[in-house]
Amino acid sequence: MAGPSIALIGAGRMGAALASGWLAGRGKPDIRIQDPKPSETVTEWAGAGKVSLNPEPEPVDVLVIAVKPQVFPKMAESLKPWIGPQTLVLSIMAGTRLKQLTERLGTGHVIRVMPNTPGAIGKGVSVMAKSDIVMAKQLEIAGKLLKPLGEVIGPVDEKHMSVVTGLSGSGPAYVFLMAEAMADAAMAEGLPAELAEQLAALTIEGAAALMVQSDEAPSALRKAVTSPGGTTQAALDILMDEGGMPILMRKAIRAAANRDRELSRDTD
Ligand SMILES: NC(=O)C1=CN([C@@H]2O[C@H](COP(=O)(O)OP(=O)(O)OC[C@H]3O[C@@H](n4cnc5c(N)ncnc54)[C@H](O)[C@@H]3O)[C@@H](O)[C@H]2O)C=CC1
Ligand SMILES: O=C(O)[C@@H]1CCC=N1
Repeated sequence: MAGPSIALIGAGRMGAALASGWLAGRGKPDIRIQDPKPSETVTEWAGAGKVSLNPEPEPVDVLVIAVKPQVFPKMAESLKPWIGPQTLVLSIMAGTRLKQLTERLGTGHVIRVMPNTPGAIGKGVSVMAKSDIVMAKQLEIAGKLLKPLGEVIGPVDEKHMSVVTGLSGSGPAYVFLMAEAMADAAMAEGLPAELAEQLAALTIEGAAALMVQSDEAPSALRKAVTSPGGTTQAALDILMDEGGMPILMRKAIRAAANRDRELSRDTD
């Protein structure tokens, strides 16, 4: 059976990650991409006949919106020709609520998704929230489209989506910052740059893999590294001090969630 026809609006970092997952699957998916500034990869896909680029809009089975949230209100009206009575709309935009999607697009068949960039290598996590009238079959279609990016979670209550965005949506950036900071600190202590960067990245990769595979909580794994009176304890005394990492992370995730809420207000 042929897969759903999909229109992808915006094929930047996240949109292209989704499309590459669909292209890697079996069959010949019907993917139409609308993007005024397509990347080289997207242009190559179009040249090879894998996707159609900037075709005339017509109602599709699934419309995936992956433009920046600030762009959406200005272009929402122009998306209506892609939407028929049965079209499922999947939005990955931060800070754009189900109600806003419904009102601006004139359909209640909307699912809001928060993916993250490790999805580009199938190691991401996508969290879904849906409007009331979305049917089980449509949720299943959304799940299948998100699966190439990694884990799919939900539907969760939409009220959680701002914090989800601050945690798993933005979260990879916090981990990359940690890698940068660890390597920079080691360089400042005299380690050669290449070795410092390699060790920081491999340490984060190994710790993440151990955490995922282990039955133990992250706090237990942390304690297993920490010999009383040893080197780790000396470092954690700094990181967990008043104003240290736990409180900084609390402030950071709150700021990200609040920004998501602010973006929602801007879309009203
Ligand atoms: N980058 C990330 O880590 C994540 C991003 N998101 C969401 O994904 C969305 C896209 O983000 P990125 O891919 O990072 O941005 P991006 O800037 O890489 O991609 C946006 C794409 O939209 C295209 N575009 C601009 N105006 C357009 C229009 N009128 N019609 C069609 N396409 C248009 C641009 O040419 C660009 O290719 C945002 O809403 C963001 O909140 C969600 C989760 C994670
Ligand atoms: O920074 C942003 O607004 C988007 C949403 C989550 C990750 N990137």
